[in-house]
Amino acid sequence: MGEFRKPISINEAVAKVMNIQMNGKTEYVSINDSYGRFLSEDLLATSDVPHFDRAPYDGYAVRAIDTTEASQQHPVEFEVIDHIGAGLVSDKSVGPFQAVRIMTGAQMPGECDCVIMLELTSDYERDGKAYMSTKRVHKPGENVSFRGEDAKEGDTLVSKGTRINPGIQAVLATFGYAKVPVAAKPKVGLFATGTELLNVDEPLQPGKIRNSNSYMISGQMKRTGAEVIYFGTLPDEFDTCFEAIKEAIEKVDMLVTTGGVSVGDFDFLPAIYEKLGAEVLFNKVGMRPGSVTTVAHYHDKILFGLSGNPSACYVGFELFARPVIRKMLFSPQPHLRKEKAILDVDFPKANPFTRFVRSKCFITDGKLITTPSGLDKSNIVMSLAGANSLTILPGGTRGYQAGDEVEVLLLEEHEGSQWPW
Ligand SMILES: Nc1nc2c(c(=O)[nH]1)N[C@H]1C(S)=C(S)[C@@H](COP(=O)(O)OP(=O)(O)OC[C@H]3O[C@@H](n4cnc5c(N)ncnc54)[C@H](O)[C@@H]3O)O[C@H]1N2
Ligand code: MOO
Ligand SMILES: [Mg+2]
Repeated sequence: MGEFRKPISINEAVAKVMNIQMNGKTEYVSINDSYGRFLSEDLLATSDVPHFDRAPYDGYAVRAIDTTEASQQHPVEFEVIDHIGAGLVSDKSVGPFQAVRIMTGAQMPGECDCVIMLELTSDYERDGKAYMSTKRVHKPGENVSFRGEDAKEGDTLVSKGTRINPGIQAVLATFGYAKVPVAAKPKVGLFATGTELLNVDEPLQPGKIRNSNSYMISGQMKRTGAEVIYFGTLPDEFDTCFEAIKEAIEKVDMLVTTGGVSVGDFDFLPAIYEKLGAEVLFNKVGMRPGSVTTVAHYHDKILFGLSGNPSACYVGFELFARPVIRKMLFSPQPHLRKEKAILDVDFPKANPFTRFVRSKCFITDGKLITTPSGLDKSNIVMSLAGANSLTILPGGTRGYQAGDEVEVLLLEEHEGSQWPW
């Protein structure tokens, strides 16, 4: 009789992987290269922003008190004593019934407490002097963008572990972060195993297939935020695989392999883990696809033995490798984001194991709807192309009907979840 593997629950499997201590490191990158990276420290405001009171409109800076008597019948006149644009500071002292013509972004003269928009004034010259008048009463503070109204020095602006988006890049620049403290990308090694594997540029041959997992997993690693160190393909030969894997481990934080992990005669990963002396955390999980996913702990590294079947490989990566990578990127929510959705079609297949159906989620009338993105078999590649989510169908039921509320894991969402299990 062949080997029997006892499946553990998904919850337990994820916990075992996440319990392994894997620490992130900080590195500094130029703000230009910070997009898509993860902050390794809370970002603090290095000054008030704006750091001076400024005009939010093109107009005239005056003392609001001087407009008290203004009305439609009795405009109040101001002598215009200076004219400044953004970047300039007036050195004039503004007295009663005097004004500075000021453009958006320019610093408010110290004595002024409001800006009257150009559209609400009349301007003219008399005896070689510039004047303007207003027919309205203006309040102190009207049309002033005050120092610190955007952020106060010392405020926490963005928290550690946040993925840097264009808005955060604007914040970084505003506060002078030319170099940004980000999490170093975890180095994740990758081998695809299988004597049947052809390179992408090779013509098809009898019994052989093109290696698609390497490209898929590389993309998943990059989407997660890792640095991919691709070591190539390996034939199903024990010694070749053992030596290559042993050597590669030293160069990475974790190592992903695809294929050779089940109970077949040429599935050598289990024996390789044994010979290495790695501690196997589990070799069977109560899920479909990806039930054969095997994870081992070796020194301070994690070895992810993902299935060779493309869909199983994909799901195994997202459930187990993704959160470890995100943890090393300081994310407080390292798992895939989980949401509730309405199932669009019947899914009558019964299964003892929880199923992760490659799905397309979309929003209709404000509701999240999910529908399978293709055939639900673990050797299928096509369903992956259209998948933006995995629909979770817990096992032990007689199947699901259209209209049922289910949970989905969103693949393209960077926010993540804390602990979705
Ligand atoms: N007797 C049993 N047989 C199998 C079991 C089982 O429990 N008992 N589990 C099945 C399940 S479930 C899966 S999933 C697969 C897992 O197999 P392996 O992880 O050992 O992967 P391989 O056998 O190497 O390959 C499986 C399949 O995937 C193709 N493959 C492999 N690498 C790639 C690649 N880089 N790109 C594209 N496709 C790849 C390979 O040609 C095979 O068709 O085991 C079942 N069997
Ligand atoms: O690991 Mo397999 O993918 O469960 O079908
Ligand atoms: Mg196999």
